[in-house]
Amino acid sequence: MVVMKFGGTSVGSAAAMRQVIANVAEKKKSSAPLVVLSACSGITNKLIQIADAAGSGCLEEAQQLVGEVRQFHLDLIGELIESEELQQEVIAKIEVYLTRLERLTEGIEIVGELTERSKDRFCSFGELLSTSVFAAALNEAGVSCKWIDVRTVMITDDRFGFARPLAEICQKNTSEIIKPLLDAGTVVVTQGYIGATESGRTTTLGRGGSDLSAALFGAWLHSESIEIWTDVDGVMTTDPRIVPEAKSIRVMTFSEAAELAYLGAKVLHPDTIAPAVQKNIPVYVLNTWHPDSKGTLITNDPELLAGKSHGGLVKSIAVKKAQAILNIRSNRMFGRHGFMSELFDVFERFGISVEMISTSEVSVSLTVDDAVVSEPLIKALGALGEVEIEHKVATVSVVGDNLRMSKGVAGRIFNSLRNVNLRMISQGASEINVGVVVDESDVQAAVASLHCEFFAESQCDAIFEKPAGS
Ligand SMILES: Nc1ncnc2c1ncn2[C@@H]1O[C@H](COP(=O)(O)OP(=O)(O)O)[C@@H](O)[C@H]1O
Ligand SMILES: N[C@@H](CC(=O)OP(=O)(O)O)C(=O)O
Repeated sequence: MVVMKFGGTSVGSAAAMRQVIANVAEKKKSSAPLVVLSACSGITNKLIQIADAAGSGCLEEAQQLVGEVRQFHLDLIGELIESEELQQEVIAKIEVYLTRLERLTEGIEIVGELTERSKDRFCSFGELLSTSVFAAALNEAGVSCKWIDVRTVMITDDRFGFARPLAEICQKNTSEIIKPLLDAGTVVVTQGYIGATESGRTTTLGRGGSDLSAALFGAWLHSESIEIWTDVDGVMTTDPRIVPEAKSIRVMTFSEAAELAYLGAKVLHPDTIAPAVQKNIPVYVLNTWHPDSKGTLITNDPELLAGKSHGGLVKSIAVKKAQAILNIRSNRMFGRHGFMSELFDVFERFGISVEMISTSEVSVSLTVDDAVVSEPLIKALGALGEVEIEHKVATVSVVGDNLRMSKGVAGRIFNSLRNVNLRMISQGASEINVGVVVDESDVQAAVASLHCEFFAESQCDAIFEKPAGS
């Protein structure tokens, strides 16, 4: 059995949903898959806008946005479902969710306070709506399926906005609720990204979390593979939106994929890999629009990784925008122990994760998400030394398992970046990445130069594939 996850871009229009239906129907010829869907592209952002507008008292704006969410899904139903009866049935189903969304919007406006818990409730409607429409369309297309509210299976802790599953309960629920249906040949359609606490409060796994849902289900079902279907030909040598000549990577290791995801490659959620590694399940990243192209296989199987298909010094270049550099300078650091622990204590207290770090005798530079830089944080760091902030920077990281054994890579990286102003340099402890920090305005130039250096036609044609249709 296989888990197929389709992202927001794969269910963002009637045409995309039709393509997904075709891909699921094809898969069903061999065995019934578990289909995990995200919200339609742009809807989660809109739900967050609705929540923010309601929380800040702008009820009219919030209601107008709810109207847009309603219209979007009604249009989808109109385009996808022909039978009048089925149309009415699915409209009635989504109206239940839309009415709850309206009530929630009004309630939040009245109390004038938006908590993480209510934000998760807002966000959950995206996946509930997309899967309701999709399941009806799939049934109409003759692929009989069962829609499941994932909140009856994915039971999580109560860290709203970043919930994690209670594995034993989820494993049991998956075996009792989902597995028998799949074994009987019924396609199961459910939501990624969302879950519920034991007491039934809706939670989310964090933005982009549908990949993680799919990987967890893959592990709980001991599936043959986990398929992440998206809008590009697998994991590529860099984000094709930055370098259109980027090539598809055929095979990569779990550690390379995890590192790339953590360092910003949006194509995979950073936590996707762990459940797959635990159960040694191969992960495929595939293009919804080109189901016959190979995409990327992520595995640790030495046979599949052997030979030139896994060669190449650098595997991919990841970019993380919207970062900030914090420079903390203090003479107290000189020859004194305990400074670093005091410094990290501040980040611990604020619940902020530090991305890159480089130190000297008297200063520490580190990067964090620009969005988490706040007055109280700067004040707390200010107690340790003089603080300087550089906003709107990006980390650019070169990743590949073979970097570990290679000489001269740093020279090639810095030579190709000689015309770019480097704000920071760092090598990951895993030794499979080297990262630099640049101004956001220099990202294009930096990534294009690095891509040219490491993926010029002649050196990588045998290892990487041009995306289908190019
Ligand atoms: N190394 C990379 N390989 C492939 N895509 C990447 C990479 N880095 C960033 N991306 C971006 O990730 C996007 C897919 O992620 P996302 O938009 O979250 O898709 P989905 O809606 O399927 O979840 C691609 O369109 C691409 O622009
Ligand atoms: N809809 C959620 C979850 C998700 O994983 O979406 P996507 O697969 O489109 O990245 C989000 O936008 O964060």
